Amino acid sequence: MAPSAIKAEEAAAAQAVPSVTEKLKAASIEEKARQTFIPGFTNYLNAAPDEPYEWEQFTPAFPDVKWDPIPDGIPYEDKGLLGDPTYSRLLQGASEVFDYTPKIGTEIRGVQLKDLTDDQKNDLARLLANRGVVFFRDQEGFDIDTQLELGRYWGKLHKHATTMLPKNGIEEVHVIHTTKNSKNQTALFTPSYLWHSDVTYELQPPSYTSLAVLAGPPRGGGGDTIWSSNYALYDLLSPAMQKYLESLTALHSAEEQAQGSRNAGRPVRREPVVTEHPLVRTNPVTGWKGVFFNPGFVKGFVGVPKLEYEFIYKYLTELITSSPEIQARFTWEKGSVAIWDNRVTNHTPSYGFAPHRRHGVRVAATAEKPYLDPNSTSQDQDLDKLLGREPTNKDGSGISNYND
Ligand SMILES: O=C(O)CCC(=O)C(=O)O
Ligand SMILES: [Fe+2]
Repeated sequence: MAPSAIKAEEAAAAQAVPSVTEKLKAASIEEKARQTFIPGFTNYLNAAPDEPYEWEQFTPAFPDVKWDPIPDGIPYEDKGLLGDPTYSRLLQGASEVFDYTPKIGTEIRGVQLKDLTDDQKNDLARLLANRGVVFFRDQEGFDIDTQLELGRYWGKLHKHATTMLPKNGIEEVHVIHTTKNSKNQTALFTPSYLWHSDVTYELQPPSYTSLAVLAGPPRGGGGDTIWSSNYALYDLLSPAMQKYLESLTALHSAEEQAQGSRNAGRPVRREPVVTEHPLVRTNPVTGWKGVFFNPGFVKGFVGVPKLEYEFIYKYLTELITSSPEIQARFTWEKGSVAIWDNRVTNHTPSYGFAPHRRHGVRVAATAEKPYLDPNSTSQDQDLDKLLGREPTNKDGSGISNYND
């Protein structure tokens, strides 16, 4: 074939098969979203409007029911104390295990949560207490019964007084659900305000808490969840500040959340409570101190003047929300499950994924009443020993040259 004929043939072929870049350039925004869509993840763009939604039974309901106050002294034995220090039973079948950062977050591949033995659940609890949050992918058959059973193994399941329940009436399930019709959350709250630990106003706030996302935005469409470590938060503070915060008691209030429900015309199933908890608490499994603070529910420190409280509130909030080294960020895929120890972490969704549907179900196990053991250690103290490091220098000079 003459060279000119080859060129013509190449040109024709190139025209017949547009490159991926050309295809994306030509595509509408919706088409682009479809092309990057995660197979199997149901969202607004790939579900026909009149098609029945596969998770309809888990969409929100607000039954007007009344529950008694949660009694004090619910028995709790932390299963993490039965866990193997090397998590050997949990990890024996794993294909891959990796940390997100030295301080928080571990992902386990190749383990199916639905098949865990009690020994493996104990190891997982221990790992959660240590790493704050653990991520699983490609879960098969992790249905709501399995999720409830796993939570129940760790502790009495929590029932949320105000947020959404699923239509199928399972009261121990907390629903997260946002659609194209949902109010713009970022317009309602400044993003840092959405950082929280769950229901810390309870007398015995939850420890091990799982979230499975049923439907979500396409890849690149937003909606990641971010966790921040309260152990690492404690270790960011100077020794004098640590001592001071250890002397304080925080007020955690459900009042604002309840008022939000009333304002929206929704029922409040249990009367809101305000509870005092130590501002620094010990985790019974690791023995580490963490700052038990979250911007969502903490409303004051006992005996501390308002202005002083507000400065500390702002300082802790800034550390939680804007210290990348104490955070782990998770991008959801179909079959992803995240489980966290709610005693030692804060978390926040990231918004901006409209118009996609984002839908998940959470199950939380009630834990012990928060306490501070003054002899407990910190994560850094243990890591220093383990890694043979010099203790972190906190001489307070405040001088840094790392500005470039
Ligand atoms: O939507 C998210 O990413 C987090 C939701 C949440 O705060 C929770 O499930 O406790
Ligand atoms: Fe939450």
